[in-house]
Amino acid sequence: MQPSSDDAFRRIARISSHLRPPASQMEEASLLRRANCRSKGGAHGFKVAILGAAGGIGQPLAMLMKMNPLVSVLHLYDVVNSPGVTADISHMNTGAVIRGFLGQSQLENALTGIDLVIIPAGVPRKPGMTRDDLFNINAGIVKTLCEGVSKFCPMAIVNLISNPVNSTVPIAAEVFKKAGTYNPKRLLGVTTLDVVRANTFVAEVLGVDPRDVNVPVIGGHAGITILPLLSQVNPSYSFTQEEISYLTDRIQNGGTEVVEAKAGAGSATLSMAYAAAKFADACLRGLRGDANILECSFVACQVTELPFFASKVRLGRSGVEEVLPLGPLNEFERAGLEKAKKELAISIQKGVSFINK
Ligand SMILES: NC(=O)c1ccc[n+]([C@@H]2O[C@H](COP(=O)([O-])OP(=O)(O)OC[C@H]3O[C@@H](n4cnc5c(N)ncnc54)[C@H](O)[C@@H]3O)[C@@H](O)[C@H]2O)c1
Ligand SMILES: O=C(O)C[C@H](O)C(=O)O
Repeated sequence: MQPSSDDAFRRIARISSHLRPPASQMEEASLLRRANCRSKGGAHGFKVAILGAAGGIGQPLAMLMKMNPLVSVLHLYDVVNSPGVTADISHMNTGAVIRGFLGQSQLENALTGIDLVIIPAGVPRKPGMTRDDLFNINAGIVKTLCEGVSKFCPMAIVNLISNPVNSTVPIAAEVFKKAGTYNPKRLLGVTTLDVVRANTFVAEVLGVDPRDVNVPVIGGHAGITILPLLSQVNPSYSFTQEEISYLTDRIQNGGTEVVEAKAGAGSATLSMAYAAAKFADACLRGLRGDANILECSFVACQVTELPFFASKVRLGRSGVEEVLPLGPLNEFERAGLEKAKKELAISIQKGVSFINK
């Protein structure tokens, strides 16, 4: 005789009653709350906060920072959706302890005790827009968040990603000056994606591994202000005029290439998260005291007559320890530099005036 489905059900019920813990034990298990767990976390390593952590960049960046062994505590702050992102990332079995924060009222807790603040908060471009078209919305967001930094973690290193970087970095500097917490060594505009793209595109042209190429990219982070120095590629290669104009144009318009391909669904997020994680890791290694950490970044400096410029910087325990000079430029690069400086001067002034209006 075939066993009935009732028989099968009874058999399963019998087995599961053996497996089920006694009622008293179940009550004990439900009494164990996460707050009572023995792990306290954060004993070694750095405390990092991401502001805008639920966004297109914020989410993959949070994942990459959770994988970074130098990070002991990771705070994920946003004005929407941060609890879900936090719950998700918190299940990764890597060392960093994750805490989520939602909305302005939790900004203080998100920032208190933090060593490195990464800011990708703000709106991205749609096709047809310039980065400067984001100014009206993003300037206010960056101002508010930087006011929080100056109140709750004034000694933290700040990595600013929100566009237009050529204006948001000057905005942040003015906010910190007003609060009396400004230290130019601790404010870094993130231009790593330009270097990442330059390395990729140059390697493609040369037919070599992109990991073996390092292209300095100076100036700023918008169109003609992005100035790849192909004459200083390491290791040294020579390029035809045709290759130089193709590469310069592709590197300067890499962001627009992605914005157009995404067709209204935002701008670079995954390559940007990769670049931001790479840059943040360099900052953390600098904070740890590692020697010879060199990255390009948009910082306050005197390498040109402008108050801010992207150049190669040496990172260390205090943030930017040295801004390296631009080095020898060829005629093509000198012409590009002059054009870049004109546009940069306007963008920098726009940021400064936003705070001092
Ligand atoms: N520096 C660079 O190389 C680079 C590269 C790519 C994108 N970006 C810029 O990064 C920014 C973010 O891009 P995205 O694609 O992640 O955008 P997104 O819209 O996907 O995410 C932005 C996030 O910021 C949050 N946010 C908005 N206001 C906030 C506030 N006051 N406090 C905290 N969070 C807030 C939003 O809720 C959202 O989750 C844009 O301005 C974009 O142009 C810069
Ligand atoms: O292009 C954009 O608007 C986003 C970012 O600045 C980029 O370079 O990808």
